[in-house]
Order: sequence, then structure tokens, then C-alpha cells
Amino acid sequence: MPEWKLVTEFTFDSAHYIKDYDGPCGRMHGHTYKVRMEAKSSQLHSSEFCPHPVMVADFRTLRWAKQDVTKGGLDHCVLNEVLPPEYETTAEMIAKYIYDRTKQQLPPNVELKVRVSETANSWVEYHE
Ligand SMILES: Nc1nc2c(c(=O)[nH]1)N=C([C@H](O)[C@H](O)COP(=O)(O)OP(=O)(O)OP(=O)(O)O)CN2
Ligand SMILES: [Zn+2]
Repeated sequence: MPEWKLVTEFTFDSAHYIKDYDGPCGRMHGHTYKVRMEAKSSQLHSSEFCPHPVMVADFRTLRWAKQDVTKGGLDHCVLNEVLPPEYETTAEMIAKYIYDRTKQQLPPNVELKVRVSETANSWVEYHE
């Protein structure tokens, strides 16, 4: 079966602290988070912005988190104040949050994978 794989990367700059963390990460500090989104599908779809079935997923839909927080993204915010309380601000849970919010906007047959890195040396990947 034919399959398309879309990959898009972006960054956002935000502050966070890890609640009850015994060490520097427990204090407010910032990262340039690097995010890589992968979307796979064997079918093409329309999008919020395009009525024709010509995309796995719209790059604009996959890149929502890079927008300023005042426009619904995660850029230039304190993540602890923006993420719902069930998501801690570890890279693991930020990746899950981005995954969960993005998945709600995609057709069900699109397979999604989200990678988040806080530093050049460490990253996490989340998918279902
Ligand atoms: N599994 C996880 N471990 C840690 C996370 C995380 O999200 N998931 N986050 C942190 C902190 O947020 C911290 O900012 C990162 O700390 P650290 O790895 O020490 O980053 P450095 O750039 O300072 O690391 P170097 O080794 O100096 O490059 C901690 N752990
Ligand atoms: Zn951190």
C-alpha cells in the first residue's frame, strides 16, 4: 500500500520548572524546545485551510505549537501555567501534550509521532 510520511520541525522558546524536582530543573529556567512532528498515512485528506484531499495533514496544523501563546501556541510562555495540571513539564509530557492536541485535529487514520528536545543531547519521542 502506498504511504506518505510528512516530517516538519520547529522550535519554540519557553520557561518551565519541574515540580518538586530536587535540583536546578526545579527552578524556573528556559529552553529553546525543538519539536519534530511525523505524520504517516496511506490516504490524503483535506484540511482546515484546503478543501481538496491533497495532504496527509496540513503543515500549518502540525506546526500549531510554534505560535505565540496568545495565538494558541506554546511560544514565550511559562509552560507550567499553560499546560493542564495533568501534564507535568517534562519533555515526555510536553511531547504527549503536543501529540494529544494535534491528534484531535487530524483524521483518525493519520499516524502521528512527536519528538521533543530541550537540549542538543537529549530528546523524547511519543506515539501511540
Ligand atoms: N527524563 C527527563 N529528565 C529530565 C527532564 C525531562 O524533561 N525528562 N528535564 C530536565 C530539566 O528540564 C533540565 O532543564 C534539563 O537538564 P539537563 O539534562 O541537566 O540539561 P543540561 O543542558 O544542563 O545538560 P548537560 O548535561 O549539561 O548538557 C532534567 N531531566
Ligand atoms: Zn528544563
